[in-house]
Amino acid sequence: MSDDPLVVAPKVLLHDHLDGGLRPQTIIELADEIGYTDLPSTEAEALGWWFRDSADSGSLPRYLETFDQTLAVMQTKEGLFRVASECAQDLAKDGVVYAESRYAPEQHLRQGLTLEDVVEVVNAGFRDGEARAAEAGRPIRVTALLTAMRHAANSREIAELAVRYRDDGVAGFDIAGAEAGYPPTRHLDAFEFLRRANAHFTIHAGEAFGLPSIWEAIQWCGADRLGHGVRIVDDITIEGLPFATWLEAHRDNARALAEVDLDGVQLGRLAAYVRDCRIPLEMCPTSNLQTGAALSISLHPITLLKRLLFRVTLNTDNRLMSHTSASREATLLAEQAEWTVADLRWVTINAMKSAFIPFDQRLGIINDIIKPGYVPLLPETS
Ligand SMILES: O=c1[nH]cnc2c1ncn2[C@@H]1O[C@H](CO)[C@@H](O)[C@H]1O
Ligand SMILES: [Zn+2]
Repeated sequence: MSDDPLVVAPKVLLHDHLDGGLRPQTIIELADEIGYTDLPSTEAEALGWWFRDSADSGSLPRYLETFDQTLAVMQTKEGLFRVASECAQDLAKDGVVYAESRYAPEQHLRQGLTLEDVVEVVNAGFRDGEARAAEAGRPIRVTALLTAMRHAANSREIAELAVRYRDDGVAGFDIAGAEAGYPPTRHLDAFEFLRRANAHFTIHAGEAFGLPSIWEAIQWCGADRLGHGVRIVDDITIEGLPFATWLEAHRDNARALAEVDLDGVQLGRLAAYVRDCRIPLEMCPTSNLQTGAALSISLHPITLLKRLLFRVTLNTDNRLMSHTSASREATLLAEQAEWTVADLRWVTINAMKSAFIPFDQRLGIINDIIKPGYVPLLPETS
């Protein structure tokens, strides 16, 4: 285990894609087993960098093309079980104590599996990974979020699947995929079904597209949380200037967001609503740099939103494509945006409060695992 203190710090992930977090070596071995020969490299380190570099394109649609390679080896029960088990183990090893891992069941049907097969085998993989992590002394709990793809037309069916498995490892629902041109209101039928079933869902919104997408996700669809939501800053002014204009003028000052006087910051009505209602933002800094949704770690809006006490959470999105981990995201913010261990504890508790499992279970993890886990790192909080 690394001795980086942030590996030891308990962490919570609400936004981590199962098909964006494979070990390169596993991709190579699974490809070999099924006879898949289109991998860009059969050497683990080179393959890892290929994902990182290809995803570093500045565009969300191009970032998403790299998933063709991971999905190719996630079409059999063996492949899905192994990937899910390793996901739980890798997160646990990095100090994650609770994770919601998302994937789109409809993308795993190419070799004859049914939607139910996919959900059940991924759940079995998570249980296996949890058991191995506990044996290794790093217990974790992993639940699934079922994603529907926003360009497709089967979101209602996936929403029904999520409700059918809600007492069996599935905590909620999501929509993902290219954002521009596919507003969340295309899937109102799914969201209305979920709300009538008292089920939870998040929506990727405000990543590649701005405020209209966030507004629709909250006010038309009723999302419990926002996937990314980083573009909420488009509804914030600093010293009378739109956020983006102000930031452009301060882009040479890496401390601009850590130091700006909050008295000069004003929220528009949508930003105020998001903050007033404590709507969780599932923020993923490194991923945003790759898709062009943010300039740098030091000038990522997450630091301003944290200082304004939005309900910020810190996530990985795709550990493989972004070459990252929960600890690494935290370390980057500590090194480049002046985040403290107290800030990491705060976003971790925010995330656990915002999880889709029952309230008493969330509270149990906060009180029994997260708070005690920070005592050695922050003795004054004991
Ligand atoms: O940051 C993102 N924005 C939108 N869609 C994404 C992102 N990361 C992954 N996916 C999409 O979600 C699917 C299910 O996990 C992935 O296959 C990918 O297409
Ligand atoms: Zn995502």
